[in-house]
Amino acid sequence: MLITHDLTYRYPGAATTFRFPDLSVDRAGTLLLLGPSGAGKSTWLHLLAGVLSPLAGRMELDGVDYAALSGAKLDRFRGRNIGLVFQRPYFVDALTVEENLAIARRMASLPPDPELLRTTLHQLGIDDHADRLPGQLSVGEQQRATIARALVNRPKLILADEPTSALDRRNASRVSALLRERAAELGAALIVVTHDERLRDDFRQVVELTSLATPN
Ligand SMILES: Nc1ncnc2c1ncn2[C@@H]1O[C@H](COP(=O)(O)OP(=O)(O)OP(=O)(O)O)[C@@H](O)[C@H]1O
Repeated sequence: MLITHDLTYRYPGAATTFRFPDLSVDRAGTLLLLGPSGAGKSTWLHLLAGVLSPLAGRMELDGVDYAALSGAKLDRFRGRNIGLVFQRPYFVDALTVEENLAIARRMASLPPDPELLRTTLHQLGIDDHADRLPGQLSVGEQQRATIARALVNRPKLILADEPTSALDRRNASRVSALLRERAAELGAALIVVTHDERLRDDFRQVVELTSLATPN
C-alpha cells in the first residue's frame, strides 16, 4: 500500500511550492491523477518514484518509509518495487527490446529470467518484436515495450506519466487496459498522471487537479 502525508516540493530557486493532496492507494488499487499541463503532475510522480526528494512530508510503500533510504539503497528499492512508464520511452537504442528488459532486472540485482521476459512481451502483444531494436517499433509498440519493461521486476507500484497522450483512441484504450490488467495480475497499485480525459472512466479513484503550486 502507498501512503503519502503532507508532501510538498519546491524546485531550487522557485517562487512557488507544490502542495500535494494526501494519497492512500491499496495493493491492486488504481488511481488517476487528472490535471492540466503545468499543474505539477510529473513532479508528483517523480516524488512518488523517489527520483525527487520532498521538501517536507512522508511517503511509505508497503511500510517502507522513503526517508529511510538514499543513494544506492533508494535506487535498489525503486528498481525492485516501482515500475516506471514515461510518456516517451527511454531505451538503450543499440540493444534489442528483450535486452532492454533484461537490463531492468540486472539493474535491480534480480536474477535473469528469460521466460518471464518472453511471457511479458507476449502479454503485451509484442513478442514478435523481442529481437528488434526499439527504434524499429511503432510509437504504440514502443509504449507497450515500455510497459513490459516496467513489469519485469514484478513491482508493487506502477507509476505512469501520460502513457496514452501520444496515442490514437484505439491504442490509448489498449494501453490503459493493459496497464490495469497487468497491475491487477501482479497485485500492484497503479497510478497514472495525465491530462488525457479519455482515461477518466477506467480508474477506481480519480483525483482532479488544478494547479498544485502556491506562492512560498
Ligand atoms: N526542473 C525544474 N525546475 C524548475 N521548475 C520546474 C522544473 N520542472 C518543472 N518545473 C515547473 O513546475 C511546474 C509543473 O511541472 P510538471 O512537469 O510537474 O507539470 P505537469 O502537470 O506534469 O505538466 P505536463 O502535463 O505539461 O508535463 C511547471 O510550471 C514547470 O515549469
